[in-house]
Amino acid sequence: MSPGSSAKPLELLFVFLSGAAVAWSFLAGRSSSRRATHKRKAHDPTCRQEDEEDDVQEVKSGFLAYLPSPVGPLLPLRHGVSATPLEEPQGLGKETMGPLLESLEQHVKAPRQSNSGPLTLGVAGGSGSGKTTFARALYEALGEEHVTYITHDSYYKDLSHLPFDERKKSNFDHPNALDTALLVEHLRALKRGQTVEVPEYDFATHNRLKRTCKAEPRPVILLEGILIFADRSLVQELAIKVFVDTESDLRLIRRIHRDVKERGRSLESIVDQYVKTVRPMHLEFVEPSKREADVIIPLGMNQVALDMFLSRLQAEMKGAASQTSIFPDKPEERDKTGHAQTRYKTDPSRSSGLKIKDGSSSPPSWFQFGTLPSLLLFDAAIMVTFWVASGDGFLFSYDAPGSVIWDLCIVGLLRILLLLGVAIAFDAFALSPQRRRVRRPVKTDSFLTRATGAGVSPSNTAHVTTTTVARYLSLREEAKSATQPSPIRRMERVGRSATLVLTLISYFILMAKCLMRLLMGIGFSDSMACFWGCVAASAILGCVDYIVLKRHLRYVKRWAYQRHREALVRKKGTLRESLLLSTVSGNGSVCLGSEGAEGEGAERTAGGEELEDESEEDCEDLKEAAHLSEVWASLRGLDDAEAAEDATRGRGSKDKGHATYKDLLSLTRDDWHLISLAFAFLLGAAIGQVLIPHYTGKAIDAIVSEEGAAAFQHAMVMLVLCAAVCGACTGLRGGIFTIVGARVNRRIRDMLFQSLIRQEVGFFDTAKTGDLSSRLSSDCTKVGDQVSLNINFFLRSLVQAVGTLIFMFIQSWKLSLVAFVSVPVIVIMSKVSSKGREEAVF
Ligand SMILES: Nc1ncnc2c1ncn2[C@@H]1O[C@H](COP(=O)(O)OP(=O)(O)O)[C@@H](O)[C@H]1O
Ligand SMILES: O=c1ccn([C@@H]2O[C@H](COP(=O)(O)O)[C@@H](O)[C@H]2O)c(=O)[nH]1
Repeated sequence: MSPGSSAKPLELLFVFLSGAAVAWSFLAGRSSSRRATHKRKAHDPTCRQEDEEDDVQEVKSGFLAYLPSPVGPLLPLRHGVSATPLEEPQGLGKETMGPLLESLEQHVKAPRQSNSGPLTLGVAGGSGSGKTTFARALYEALGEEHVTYITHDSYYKDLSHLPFDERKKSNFDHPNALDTALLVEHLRALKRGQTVEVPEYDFATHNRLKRTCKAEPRPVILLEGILIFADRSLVQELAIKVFVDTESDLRLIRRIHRDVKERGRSLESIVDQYVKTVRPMHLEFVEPSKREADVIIPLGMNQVALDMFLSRLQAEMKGAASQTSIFPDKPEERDKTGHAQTRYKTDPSRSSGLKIKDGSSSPPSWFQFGTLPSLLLFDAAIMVTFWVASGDGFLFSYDAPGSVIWDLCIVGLLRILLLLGVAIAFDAFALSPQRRRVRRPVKTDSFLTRATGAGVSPSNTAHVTTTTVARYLSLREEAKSATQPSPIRRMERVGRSATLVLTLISYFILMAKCLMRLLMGIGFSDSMACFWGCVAASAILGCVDYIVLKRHLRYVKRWAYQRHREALVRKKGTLRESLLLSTVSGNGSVCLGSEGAEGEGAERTAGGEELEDESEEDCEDLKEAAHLSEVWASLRGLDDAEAAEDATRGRGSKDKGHATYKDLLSLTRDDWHLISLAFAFLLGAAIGQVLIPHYTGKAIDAIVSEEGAAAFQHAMVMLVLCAAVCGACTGLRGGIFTIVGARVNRRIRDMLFQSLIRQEVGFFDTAKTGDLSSRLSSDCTKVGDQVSLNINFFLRSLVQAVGTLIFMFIQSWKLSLVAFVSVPVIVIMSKVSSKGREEAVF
């Protein structure tokens, strides 16, 4: 077809549209990246550094990962997207925060999405546990003007009909002593944006006061009380549930101090009340309600826990403020006890620095349609350029000298515009805030932070170190309650068979896609209707393929972790391993401080035998095996003493506590047999991938040039064989690398754990438990994944690049040049884009 023929308007339209897409998506990508980055920088100090690094990484990988490969498709009938989705979700899905904060976020987000009202946060714990102190610290730090602070104590029922002597004998620790229904009603009203009249209570007279106190809706509703998790309807109103978990002796001591000083009680009456009602009710109602908690904080107020909450809540409040437009400035009044039913003025004009979300800066919602359509678009863009180049298009149709160069320029430009447009659009999706986090459906992800710093006496710390076993037992109870049969466990059971079934489906889809592409090739020379029909069919198959592969990957992972779990169970845990397993089960850091402090002694406890036996039972109850992960980097950090020792011995002087590539690779030393096997499959898959388009082309040639049925049949048989081999090899390669990743994770975890328990007691006084928690829960996964993923990527890319390059140039050097002509420009553009974004990040 000549340039002047009817295909030209279509080509021009492509050029125009892709140009527009380039400009628009480029801008959208930049603005969304900058917006998301700034938002987190400003409000999430605990994860700031990590996030920033991830941002840059995501920018680079987000953009570069989707640039047209230098070894792009050889023929218009490209073997499609099947390889990409396997890798892509992992890249996009890199968590930028620890699972702890992620879990918090989930709990924050889930109810709020349906409500979009204020954020409700409940702080429960036994009497004297320190919940008021913690809640007030939150209240003050968040800014009084943003929080409606309510205490369950205000809702003690009116007992004025009883004489004082009778009243003081009442059981104030039973749920029936409180008018919880009224509290629920008030919470709902506050969520609707209404002001409520909160009763006031006097602990000295054990009675309700006549006056009430106005509480107005704020972006955060903070509720505190011993029994707030004991009532289902109340629990349902709370988005984040925190339990302050303090040992009973400490609680009693604190209560004595407080009640003597603040509530006018005698020592005798306090002890009497404690024995008769407080203690039994605590055991019956308060302690079991702990299982409702999302977060458990031992010993009360501590800076780590407070910081974590603040960073999360402050970020959340921005959202809440922008949604509800409630911007009070300052509390009008607080009550005397500090159990502050605060009075506020609602004054939108005094908005105290909270920003209203600027709708104009966000990309239109229709644009954020996700990765899958982008993949299809990418595929289509590639096909179109090759179609224009070699099919009905205008390339290589001139006889004039120099026409090839001219054609290459035009088609190259078209290719640049199309592919760049799609690549940048991809980038924009990858960086869109909605896609930045992987939200795992984990219900309970409690963590423990050890009380350190201000407000905690050394005796408290000592106390922790002497109660390891008790702590372990209570953790085990939590683990049990949190790990009742869950969908995850059911999925594990079907995991293996599902993996196989999905693998088979995936092969069929692969073959069907090849067939479609074959038909598309025929369609080029026949009718446009056939062409578009095949495009549509291919798109549908692409979607199914994408979904199947994603699920497939998940099952393979689950299977790998299941094996890991079994391996752990086989270890027949000592106390250490039991604690480790509890960590794995999603119950947090398991008071690492106390474990470390106890060291070897912990294993020699009188109850050791019993614990060992029961730990196996715990193993059975592990909830979420995907939490199995620890960190290499942290090992380096934790082993400072060893590093120093190394240095004095003349070793490790070059290694300044950072993991080198060699260190990281050494983690896979024991897996080389698996990696070699994976490499063999990788070769098989790469050869298959290269041969698929080759035989597809041969089949088309056989039809178009009427070479005969025999040639066509041969090509088809080869095609199907290649697809089957390629599919099988790809699946096996991916599966093996996933298993390698799981093994590496386990290795890192073991190392980290061993490293932790070797630390001196002093280490746990300085190392923040929050940091350790984050190392244990998220960083290790990152390191482990990176090791296995990088080997996988490196080997695959190498084999594919070399193989495809050779094949391409053998087939057609002209079309190969078309594929490459756009690469330098795109690389330059990507550099410019990445640079711009890095500047936005730092
Ligand atoms: N982390 C802590 N370390 C030491 N003492 C604390 C801590 N948290 C609270 N306290 C003290 O314990 C007492 C009871 O605390 P409070 O917060 O009123 O407990 P609750 O509201 O759970 O009954 C107070 O005197 C308080 O100063
Ligand atoms: O009239 C009353 C009402 C309650 N109590 C005791 O108070 C605590 C709850 O308050 P915290 O601030 O959480 O400690 C509860 O254990 C009741 O026993 C009371 O003594 N008299």
